Amino acid sequence: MRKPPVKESLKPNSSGSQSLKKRFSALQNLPRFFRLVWKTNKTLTIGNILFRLIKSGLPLLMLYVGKELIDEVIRLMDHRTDSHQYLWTLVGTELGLTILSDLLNRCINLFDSLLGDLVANKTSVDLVHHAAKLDLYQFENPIFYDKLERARRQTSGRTVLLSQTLAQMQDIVTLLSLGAGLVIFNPWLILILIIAVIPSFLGETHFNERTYSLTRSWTPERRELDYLRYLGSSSETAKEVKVFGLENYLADRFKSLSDEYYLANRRISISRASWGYFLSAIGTIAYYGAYVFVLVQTLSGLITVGTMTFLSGSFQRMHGMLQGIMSRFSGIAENALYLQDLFDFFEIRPTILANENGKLIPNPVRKGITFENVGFKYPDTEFWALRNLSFSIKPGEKLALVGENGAGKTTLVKLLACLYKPTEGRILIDGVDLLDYQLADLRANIGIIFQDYIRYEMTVSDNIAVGDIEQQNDSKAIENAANMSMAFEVVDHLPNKFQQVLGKRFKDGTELSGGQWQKIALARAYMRDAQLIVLDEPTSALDARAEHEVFKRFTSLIEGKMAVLISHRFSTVRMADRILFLENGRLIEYGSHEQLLIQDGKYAELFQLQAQGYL
Ligand SMILES: Nc1ncnc2c1ncn2[C@@H]1O[C@H](COP(=O)(O)OP(=O)(O)OP(=O)(O)O)[C@@H](O)[C@H]1O
Repeated sequence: MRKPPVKESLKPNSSGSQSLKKRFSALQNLPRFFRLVWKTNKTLTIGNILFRLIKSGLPLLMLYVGKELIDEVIRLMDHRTDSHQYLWTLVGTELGLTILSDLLNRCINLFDSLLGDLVANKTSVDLVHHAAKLDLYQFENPIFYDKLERARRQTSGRTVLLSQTLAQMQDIVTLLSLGAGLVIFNPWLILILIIAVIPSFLGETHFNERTYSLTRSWTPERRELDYLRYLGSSSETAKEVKVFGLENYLADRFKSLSDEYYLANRRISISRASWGYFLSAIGTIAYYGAYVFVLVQTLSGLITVGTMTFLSGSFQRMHGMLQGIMSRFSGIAENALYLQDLFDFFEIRPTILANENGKLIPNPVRKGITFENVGFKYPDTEFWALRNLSFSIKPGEKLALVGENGAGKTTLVKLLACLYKPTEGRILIDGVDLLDYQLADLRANIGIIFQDYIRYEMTVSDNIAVGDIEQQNDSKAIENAANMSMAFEVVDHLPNKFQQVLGKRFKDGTELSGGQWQKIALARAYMRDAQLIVLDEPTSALDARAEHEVFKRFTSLIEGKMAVLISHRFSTVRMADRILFLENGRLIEYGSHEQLLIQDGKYAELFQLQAQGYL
């Protein structure tokens, strides 16, 4: 049974003022947010602010015209002979203002949504770029993953914050203009107004804070819920879920976790609804108190009926507006708190830097690659995945890495690709540390096909082009690569050839067999003119004939280049010039196939074992 997470928000809030402070400090994120909005589209931003400014002056104008209208009607009723011109001018003005107000509303909504979409898109693109710069180990860390998840959720939610903040500014300008009119009559009315809305504002603030900490503290569980939803309802998992009959297990696990979240949320929602009702009732009572006061003044003849409608109208609007401003303030502060998660994610820095001013990889590499007493521990582990590794790969040499599961073969490749830094020792290319080269140039000189390569549910052409995305429109290069990896014969049977969409996620997609996918993935290695090619179990899903053919072609391709092959099949391994046998991260045997057989050590033992299997 899983332990429920620590739910901050379910504890009584220890300090209201602290939460208020946190709320105000979250507003510091707004200038940065608006810089982002400004950078996204200047015209839409200026247009939006301009429309809102014009719109903010309209309520006062309309109330004033209304007041004049009523006073004029009453005056005309008393003096029937007078001209009606002023009356009709007022009616015309009111009509014009109403039409203008509708037009402005439409424009504001349109600009809000266009700008919001652009901001969300830009944030998503920035997120992808930033994530690509980060270290691989950061993706393997659950705390990082939670941050990424929260940041990802933020990208679309920003539209709301944008319109909320702009509407807030607009309402504050309207409020000030209405307030100016009210002050001329009676400043006390303003004071009553403010006192009336403060209780509900404090209530909103308190509950928003609790909702935020609940949502935040539940990030790992929400991630788990998303994962369970994916397991239970995706095409990739459907096969296994069916044959193992996992649907009830997954549904029950989802239900128990989501019920816990629902209960925690329900508690806050119920308190919020009851307190919200009580606190806003206070505001309503104060509002009616002020209304009665204005009525009494009118009845005693101190103000005209037009002024009464003006005052009660502006008081009513200000009351609604102040309440709106205060509760929106809570919403803005809450969203600004969430925004912090997005900015926090952008603050995460990689430890392996792009090193843009670093050296370029020599072309051709002359001395080769040297491992100098390399050791590596994965972050947050005490265990040496690799230790005391010293060997070299000469130009033109084919090296095979052999060892049982977990021996450290893939880890060694990850170090070569600079996905991790060695914990001790150095890796050198022509005598220069790998970390001193430009990262992009290093990666451009290495072609790696990992054993858990990605099956892109895109066209065959795209699947091959990812090997060197710069050449995505070079159909000759793509066809050539397909030829080398034997993917051509797979493509030949597909209805749309290279334009065939693979996988079942999208319309007209075709699923391939494991070996067919592998042939397509292998073609990626042939796309780039890399000096080092690494194939991590590249032929595990191929049949024996295809495997033999793939290696024949591979050998001709890598003439003069360095290659590292990882394989559990000794028929493949023996084609290498030299073989490294790893055990528990240590290099225990080293030499050609024949030399290692003569040594009669671990390699020879495993080789015999496999050979017997084939008898
Ligand atoms: N991201 C990771 N974080 C922590 N430990 C890891 C990580 N990846 C691998 N390991 C550990 O490092 C060791 C070496 O793993 P590696 O994947 O390099 O083995 P391998 O020789 O490629 O195995 P296989 O033949 O099964 O592919 C294993 O003990 C594994 O549990």
